[in-house]
Formats: sequence, structure tokens, C-alpha cells
Amino acid sequence: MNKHNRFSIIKSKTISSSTSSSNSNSLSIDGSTVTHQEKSNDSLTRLGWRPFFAQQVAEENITEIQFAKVMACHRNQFELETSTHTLTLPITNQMPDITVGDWLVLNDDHSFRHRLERISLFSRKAPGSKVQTQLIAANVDTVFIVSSLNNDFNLNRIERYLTLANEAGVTPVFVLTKADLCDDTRVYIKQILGISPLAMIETVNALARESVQSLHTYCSAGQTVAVMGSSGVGKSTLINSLIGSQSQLTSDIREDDSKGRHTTTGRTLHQLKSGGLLLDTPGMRELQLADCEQGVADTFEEIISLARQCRFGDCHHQSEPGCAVQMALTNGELESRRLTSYQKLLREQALNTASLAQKRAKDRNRTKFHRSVQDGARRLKGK
Ligand SMILES: Nc1nc2c(ncn2[C@@H]2O[C@H](COP(=O)(O)OP(=O)(O)OP(=O)(O)O)[C@@H](O)[C@H]2O)c(=O)[nH]1
Ligand SMILES: [Zn+2]
Repeated sequence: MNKHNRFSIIKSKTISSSTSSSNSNSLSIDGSTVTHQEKSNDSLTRLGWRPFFAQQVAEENITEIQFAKVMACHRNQFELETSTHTLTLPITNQMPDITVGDWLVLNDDHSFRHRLERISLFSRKAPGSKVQTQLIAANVDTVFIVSSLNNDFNLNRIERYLTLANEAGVTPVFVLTKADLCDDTRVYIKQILGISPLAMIETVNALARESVQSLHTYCSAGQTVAVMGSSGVGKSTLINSLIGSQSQLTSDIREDDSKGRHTTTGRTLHQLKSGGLLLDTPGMRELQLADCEQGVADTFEEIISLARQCRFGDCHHQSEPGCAVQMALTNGELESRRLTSYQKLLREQALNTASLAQKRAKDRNRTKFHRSVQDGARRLKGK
């Protein structure tokens, strides 16, 4: 344990184990010599490291710092993976917002230095009455939007997840589970193509490992895949089948909740043998959108393009004359379900965005007020 006691190493990876080579900085694999630096770069690449992150630290003294990927978020600590170690980092108030998938820069004593800019970020409005944005995951490449091929299949819900993916800038793949219980999968596939003509769609029996093989294509080395979908659609089943018998380097940490039950806390990135990272997102029963205007626009592209043809720039697409959206409804070119879904998500995100902005302004005013009280007290003391 280091003197700052800020972290604890869970385990060291074996890549720096000594070899018979006289050169302590190299080890021989299949006759080729691989330096520790190369090996460690390879480990980082498998965790999703890429030039976008390296560029952010170009001027820093790289020999004194370490990069760590946040593999899991728990109530009081993060679980991190560096090129050589698995360690935990206690969460403190001084840290910026950090979520699973983030890249951190650590000092040589493994204490927190800063967080790197993200390639992508998933967030939502915190569940319940809390006015707060909650980060779900950072630096995700692909999201599996999981739906089951039965009565639970719901296009409105799918559009909600798709909006989140579009806002985050993450590639969506529609994974339709319970194909073994479905007589005609084409009906469902057609519905998804109706809302997203170029969609990537995979139908699977999540219980069977061979059935989910096609999904491994998206989970190659260095790729991070998030699995999202409502309760009961088969996310855990799918993840278990994808992990299969492969060793899970990051195991779920279970903590006692207030009622004394054991629950899986936080979100966890699972390392697959194929090199990919799979993100589990438990506890996502409520998915309220906030700050998602672009995501909504991307998800409902055809409505946006129809709206551009409306006679009035501020058309609400209700009963205004010259409304191209209403015209498309009448002609049967646009489904009324689609328009209702668009308007609902747009309203929801606008409402949540406004209350978040209001809260931020209130917080800023409160901070200003506290500062002025403190300054006043200091001035009085100084007299
Ligand atoms: N026949 C069949 N059953 C499935 C399939 N996928 C999931 N199931 C079953 O559906 C039920 C729910 O699956 P889970 O994996 O727990 O669903 P989940 O999405 O993780 O649900 P939450 O944990 O509530 O978010 C379980 O009984 C699974 O065995 C499938 O492709 N085929
Ligand atoms: Zn209109």
C-alpha cells in the first residue's frame, strides 16, 4: 500500500513477470521480443485506448503517469484497470464526474490526477423526482438495444433507446431475443426497418451460446459494447451467453443494501476473451431523457425533414394550414404513432432540460451567495 493510502491493488497482471532474458525490459514470446512498453500499449488498446486519448496527454510527462480505465462504479469506489494492475480508487468530492468507461490519468503513486475527454457519453435524467443528470457510461462504441420478440416488443420504447444512442453518438444494433419462441420474426424486423431503414438487426435465442455468435463481431478487441433494454428482455441472459465460459476479469462486487439484501451495485464492464468490453447496465428501469434534442432529431429524421416543408417555421403540426406533417399523415406516408412518439420524447427532453438548467442556475446563485457571505465575514474580521 502506498503512503497516501488512496488506492488498493487487487491484483497485478502477469505481463511484467521476469523472464530468462538478460534484458529485463523484454520478454520473449514465440521467438519474438516484445518490450514491456509494447505489451503495456497492447493491454491499453484492448481496454479501448486510442489516439484520441493519447493526444490529450501529449505534452505531459508520460513516464510519470499511468492511464486507467474505469471498469466498474460502486457507491464509494471505482474499480480500475491499468496496463499492469487492477485497483480500486475511493470516490472523493474533489473528483469531477466520472462514470464507467472513463479513462483516468493517475499519478505514479496511483492517486487520481484527471479524467480524459470522452469519445461518447450516455446520460439520462436521474430517476425519481431528483433534478439531476445521471451518467450511464462513457466511451462506448456500440449499444445493443435489446427487445424481446413477443408481446413486450414496443416501438416507442425502442425509439427512446435509439434517441439516447443517437445523442451519445454510439452505433445502435437491435438485438431481438426470444427468437426461439417466435413464429415469424419478419413482422418485428419490418417494424424496426420502418423506423430505422439502415438498422443493423440480429435475432437470437439469448439462452444459446451458438445463437449469439453473430454478436461477437461487434465485440472485437478494443471495442466497448453497452447492453440496454427494459426489464425481462434477456439482457443478463445475453451477457452470460456472450461471456460463456470465458473468464471474467472483473467480477460483480456485491454489497449489502439498506434492507440487508445482496444486490449488484453499479455498472460493470466485462472483459471478453475476444478482447471486447461488455457493459452491463442494471437498474435502468426508468429512462427519462434530458438534453437530447439532437438525439430526438436524428431518431425522427423523416419528421424533421417534413417539418422543413411546413408553411410556417414555428408550425406545431396540429391544424395549421400548409402543414407537411399533417399532409403526410393524411396520405399515409407517416404513421400517427410515430408523430406522437416524436412529440412525447421532444416534450419530455425539453421539460427535463429546462428543470436541469433552472437547478444549475439556482446552484450557481447559492454558491455566489455563500461566497459573498464568506467574503463579508472575512472583511469584518479584518477590520
Ligand atoms: N426462451 C428464451 N428465453 C429467454 C431468452 N432471453 C431471456 N430469456 C428468459 O427471459 C427471462 C428474463 O431474462 P433476463 O436475462 O433476466 O432479463 P433482463 O433483461 O436481464 O431483466 P432485468 O434483470 O430485469 O433487467 C429469463 O427467464 C430468461 O431465461 C431467449 O432468447 N429465449
Ligand atoms: Zn407542420
